[in-house]
Amino acid sequence: MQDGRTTLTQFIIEEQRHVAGATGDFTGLLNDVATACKVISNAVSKGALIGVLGSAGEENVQGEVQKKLDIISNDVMIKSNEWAGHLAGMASEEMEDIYPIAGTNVRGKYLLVFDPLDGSSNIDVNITVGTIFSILRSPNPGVDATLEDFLQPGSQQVCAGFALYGPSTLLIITTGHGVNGFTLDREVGEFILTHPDMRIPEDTQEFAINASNERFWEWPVKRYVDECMAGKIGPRGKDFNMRWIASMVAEAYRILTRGGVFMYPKDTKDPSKPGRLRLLYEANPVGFIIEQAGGKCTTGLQRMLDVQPTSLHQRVPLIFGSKNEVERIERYHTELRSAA
Ligand SMILES: O=P(O)(O)OC[C@H]1O[C@](O)(COP(=O)(O)O)[C@@H](O)[C@@H]1O
Ligand SMILES: [Mg+2]
Ligand SMILES: [Mg+2]
Repeated sequence: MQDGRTTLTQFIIEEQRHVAGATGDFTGLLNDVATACKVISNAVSKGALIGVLGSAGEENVQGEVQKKLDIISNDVMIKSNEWAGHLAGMASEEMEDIYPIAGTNVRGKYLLVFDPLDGSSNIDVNITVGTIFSILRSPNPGVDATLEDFLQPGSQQVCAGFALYGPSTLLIITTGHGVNGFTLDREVGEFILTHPDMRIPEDTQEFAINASNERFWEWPVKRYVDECMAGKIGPRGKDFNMRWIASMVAEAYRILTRGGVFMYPKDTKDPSKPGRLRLLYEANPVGFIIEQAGGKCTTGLQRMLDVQPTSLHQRVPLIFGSKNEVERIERYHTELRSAA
């Protein structure tokens, strides 16, 4: 910008200059995603003034009650991204099946997968929520995507990001060259680079978990949390602090900013579910960002980005954050497995 600040568009164009064979498609796609996030941010911040709070009275494919803003955000993501010819298909938490690029629109070379509004149980209580997205290459560019095209491990992501609708609206992205954060300047209408090259501290004294599930946890997680709770007089020899916002994007941002660990592990609450959070549009994009910022993301037993997806809405155990703590939790999992 003329005032010396760097906009998201400038940043991406500059990054893409070094990519051999870049056509401008990716820059266009990311611009459309950013535009959608601005529109969603506007709706979230107006809230009750425009009647968008509360439940829509329907359930999504996961059997969860949809909020009005879940549906609005989903529509905004689709409308912003379907027209320009960058995509071969989309998939979303709020849609049972993949969304082909319909009608006469040109099919492009990318796939877009998203959670249009994460943490949406927090909307009505005015706590930070966000939009998570993941961009993959279509194995069949130029034609409508199939379900199989989306079932790529997270290591194949071209880009991942999330927008955060809190006191400020932020956009955090990675294209595999570190993590950069942008803040929406509402007067100018642009995302401005404010958090270049974000790095997660390797150690932490803060963890986040829904402690009401304690009785369902497996032993490695119970051991880890017990040791944190024992503080200075326990085996860790230091006190820990606990947080639970119930909005993963907000927790991911806190961890990017000052370190920490987030856990939604496998538990025995509902044995039919291997975890609470979803692989393709929650765990993978967050995992890519966390790794690019020097942290780690795992199921407990496997690097998240190596998990081979088998279905669109697949759930996984999710543990991410400061490297040394996540490695410790992984160690507790493998120790248990080798003792079995
Ligand atoms: O209600 P719980 O069990 O604490 O779960 C909270 C988790 O569920 C989520 O809200 C799930 O995401 P959605 O709101 O997109 O369904 C996460 O953001 C959050 O970490
Ligand atoms: Mg979510
Ligand atoms: Mg959601």
